[in-house]
Amino acid sequence: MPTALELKAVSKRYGDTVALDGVDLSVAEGETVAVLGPNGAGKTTMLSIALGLLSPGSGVVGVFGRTPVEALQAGEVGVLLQDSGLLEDVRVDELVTAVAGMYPHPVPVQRAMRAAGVEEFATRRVGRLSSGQQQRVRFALALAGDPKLLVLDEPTVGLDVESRRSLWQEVRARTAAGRTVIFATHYLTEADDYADRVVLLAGGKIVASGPVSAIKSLVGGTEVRFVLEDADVAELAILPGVRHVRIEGRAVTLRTDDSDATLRGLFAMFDVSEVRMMSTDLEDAVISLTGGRER
Ligand SMILES: Nc1ncnc2c1ncn2[C@@H]1O[C@H](COP(=O)(O)OP(=O)(O)OP(=O)(O)O)[C@@H](O)[C@H]1O
Repeated sequence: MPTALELKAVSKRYGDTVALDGVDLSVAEGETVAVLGPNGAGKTTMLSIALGLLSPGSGVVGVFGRTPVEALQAGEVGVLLQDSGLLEDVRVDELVTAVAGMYPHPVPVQRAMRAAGVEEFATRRVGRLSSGQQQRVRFALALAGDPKLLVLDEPTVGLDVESRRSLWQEVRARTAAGRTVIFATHYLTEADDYADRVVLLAGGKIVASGPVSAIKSLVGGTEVRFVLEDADVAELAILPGVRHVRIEGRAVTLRTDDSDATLRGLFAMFDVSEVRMMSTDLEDAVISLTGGRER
């Protein structure tokens, strides 16, 4: 599979702050990659470097085999960045038309506006729109050049439920057509639902990368929750498969690598009630793998 985006040993410092620390990342054409990590992990820095908006302190970046700036100029990349400024005194349709006109092979303006859900306020001035409506305009601008690679930094911040749904619908339509998408998000369900692969950043380093299921399995297993009077950590910890025991009053949570064996042992040895099984969710995995810390 040809490579859409390639970062090799990319580092970036701001004074004493190491924002990115030797990042290697390869995104294949057609992939949808979610970048996750706590505040300050380096997500925006990484995406900005991938776009050529920021130069790396060291390392090499390639977008479809060119430099990021060349790829941007060739209209291969569409961008939605957090809080990027918008011209305020122009109408939405004028702005989308102007931006589309800068690309070599734009989509029809109406099509970009429809896809981003901005048609209903197309004739209003950008500065008069709500922040969620402005975010939709940013998405329309990202789509305007019909890019092969879409880079979206927290694209659904401030969007209502319906707008989120339609944004992801459009993203899905693009990836189904072989386009590449890389997005940063704090909404883990978005990564779970829409990404082929998750890249987990912490302290400027990639601490895990893989399909959501693989990331979950790094943390491991299943949780078994139940109610038990006078639960004892040591007695429960020796059940087969159990790797962690948490007791809060009568409520017990076991983390296990082998839920079948754990349940057999549990029912044989204890008088438990209200037994429930929960698979590890992405949030558990992210917190565990990144330390959940902000810097
Ligand atoms: N222009 C700047 N000057 C100085 N430090 C900066 C600058 N931009 C980012 N940083 C620092 O670099 C680190 C990485 O920031 P970055 O914005 O990439 O994180 P992030 O993962 O996108 O965070 P968030 O989830 O809050 O958006 C942080 O410690 C941040 O304070």
